[in-house]
Amino acid sequence: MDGAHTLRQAALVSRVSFEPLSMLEQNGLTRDGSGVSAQSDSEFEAWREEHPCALHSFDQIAALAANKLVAVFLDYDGTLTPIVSNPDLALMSDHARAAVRRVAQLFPTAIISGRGREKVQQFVQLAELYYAGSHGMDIVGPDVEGTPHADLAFQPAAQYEPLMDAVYEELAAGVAQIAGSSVEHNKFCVSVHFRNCDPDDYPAVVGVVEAVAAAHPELRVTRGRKVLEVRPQVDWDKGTALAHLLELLGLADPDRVVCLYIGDDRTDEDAFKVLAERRLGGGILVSTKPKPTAALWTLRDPAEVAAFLNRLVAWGQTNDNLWHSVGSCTGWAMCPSMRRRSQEATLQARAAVACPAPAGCNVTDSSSAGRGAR
Ligand SMILES: O=P(O)(O)OC[C@H]1O[C@H](O[C@H]2O[C@H](CO)[C@@H](O)[C@H](O)[C@H]2O)[C@H](O)[C@@H](O)[C@@H]1O
Repeated sequence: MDGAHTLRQAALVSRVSFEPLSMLEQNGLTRDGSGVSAQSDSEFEAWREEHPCALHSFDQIAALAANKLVAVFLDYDGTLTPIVSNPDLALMSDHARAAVRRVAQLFPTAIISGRGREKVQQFVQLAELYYAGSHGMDIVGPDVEGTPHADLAFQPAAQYEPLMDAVYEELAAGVAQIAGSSVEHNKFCVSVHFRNCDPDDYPAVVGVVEAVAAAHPELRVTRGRKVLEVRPQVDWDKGTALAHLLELLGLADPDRVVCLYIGDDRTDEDAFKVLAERRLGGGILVSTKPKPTAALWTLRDPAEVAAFLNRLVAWGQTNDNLWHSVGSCTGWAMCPSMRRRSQEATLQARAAVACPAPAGCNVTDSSSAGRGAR
């Protein structure tokens, strides 16, 4: 595919919002799916001056969060699991799962992924989380007493489900002859993977995706890590999904809440921007390479993400002030961590009344469980 043809295609298919590969190359960028060229250590260090390591900056983050409620939003692939060549084998380690479970016991915690929601739930296996699959187009709340919280369920692109089934078939047929390619149905979006293709075949994959997108004006295409993601032309992405959950749960007030969003991909930038615009905490980009980002901080890989989450847990367990803003959160009753905190607060308040002299006082009143203290 020559450059002029690529530009004509881009103009013709103006809703295709990713840069064609040949355009990336014209701009001196690489084919490794990251969209950035090889960088030296010194360039990486210079970039990290602007986007410091979240572990090294932990005290600064803790200072921002003092006397506020912390909310945690996590991407899945590349953030909680390392990138692997077979998407079906991107399994979460027990260590990472334990870290997320501990975080969710203390703070409202959500996963926002490009994956289909049910698939990411199967990978993560934690019922106490909020999940937003299909880049936020399929939202559910945590289980309440064993049942998914129906009030939170939201699918802004529900009417496109039959179209996405058809598009999946068209894309699968289109790339069937391209060795190494694969197509993944993520319910309200379809991923076309080229990680395992010969780089000479990348343009052929792009061509198939462009042709299918051109045939359906209701579609747009975004780009992730060696993947093209075909989705409905709706004004909804990880950023709007994040904003939706923050509003729904009463977590949108920067005076009371610090929100941390950890992600590794271009699509996570929409969420980083929401936090930056609202000055509501900040994004943490997972990357070993310098790249333009709206995130405030960085981590190198999923191992550092797990270390950061464990640090957050250790801090949360010793921080007495966090729960004061719980009463202001309209969605607090739906959130397991909030319910637990309010139960603890009730116990502490009762203990203080029943036993004003704390020495030797060991109140274990389980009768208040579930009542909450607002
Ligand atoms: O939003 P995310 O949770 O990061 O999902 C984005 C895409 O992630 C997956 O693909 C990526 O990870 C795969 C497994 O490590 C890797 O093989 C692939 O090259 C990456 O692009 C997932 O398979 C896609 O469907 C998601 O759209």
